[in-house]
Formats: sequence, C-alpha cells, structure tokens
Amino acid sequence: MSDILQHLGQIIDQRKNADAKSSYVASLHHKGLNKILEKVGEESFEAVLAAKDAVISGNKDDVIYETADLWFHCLIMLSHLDIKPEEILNELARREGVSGHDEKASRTQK
Ligand SMILES: N=c1c2ncn([C@@H]3O[C@H](COP(=O)(O)OP(=O)(O)OP(=O)(O)O)[C@@H](O)[C@H]3O)c2ncn1[C@@H]1O[C@H](COP(=O)(O)O)[C@@H](O)[C@H]1O
Repeated sequence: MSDILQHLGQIIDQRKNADAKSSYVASLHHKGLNKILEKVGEESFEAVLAAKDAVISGNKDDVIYETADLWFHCLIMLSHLDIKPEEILNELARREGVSGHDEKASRTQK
C-alpha cells in the first residue's frame, strides 16, 4: 500500500510545473490551496454519504470509490504543502500499538 501512495505522491509532485490543460493535478496546483481544500472537503462529504448509504443498501463499491477520491485529493493537499506521504505513514507507524484511549488520557493528565 505504501508503495502506491509514495509513487502517486511523486507523480503529484511532478505535476506542480505541468500544463494545467493536460493534467488534472496540475490544474489544482495552479488554482492553489483554497481550491484543493475545497475539493478535500467535497470528497470527505461524498465519502461520508457513501458510507451512510452503504448501511442501507449494503453496497460498499461507492465507499471504496469515494474514499479513493478523498485519499487522492489529500495527497494533492500534502504535495502542495511540501509534505511527503511517508511523513503521514511514519506518524501512523509511530502510533502503532498505542491505544487511542491511553493517548488521550496522557494528554488530559498534562
Ligand atoms: N488517482 C487519480 C484520480 N482520482 C480521481 N481523479 C480525478 O479527480 C477529479 C475530481 O472528481 P470530481 O468528480 O469532483 O470532478 P470534477 O467534477 O471534474 O471536478 P470539479 O470541476 O468539480 O473541480 C475527476 O476528474 C477524477 O478523474 C484522479 N485523477 C488522477 N489520478 C492519478 O493522478 C495521476 C495524474 O493525473 P493527471 O494530473 O490528470 O495527469 C493519474 O495518472 C492517476 O494516477
């Protein structure tokens, strides 16, 4: 999984200076952070709606499709801010084995 995210992250980085007419990613980089964040918000909402629908219909295909759109647009956001997908993966690896309840308790004790 990390190979795909890293490879896609590299392609998205390379698109920063590409022609917006021939590349969707380049067109978003050129439009800037606000447009990218608008797309991330839109795709988040669509993923949530797909998940709610899946409970009723039992169809998970749209959840997979919309979550892929969300992850893809998050990668564009990260690239625009010069953050590598590896940095997110490293953070998840750092958290491995630490219960969210324990982590929250350690924060509230400070
Ligand atoms: N994984 C993706 C990917 N997922 C989704 N999308 C596009 O993301 C867009 C956003 O979806 P929407 O339904 O919101 O599209 P829209 O209505 O056209 O968008 P708006 O006009 O509302 O902004 C669609 O045009 C999808 O085709 C993607 N476009 C590209 N990639 C990858 O990125 C690479 C580089 O793409 P280009 O920069 O276009 O060459 C590709 O080779 C792929 O590997």
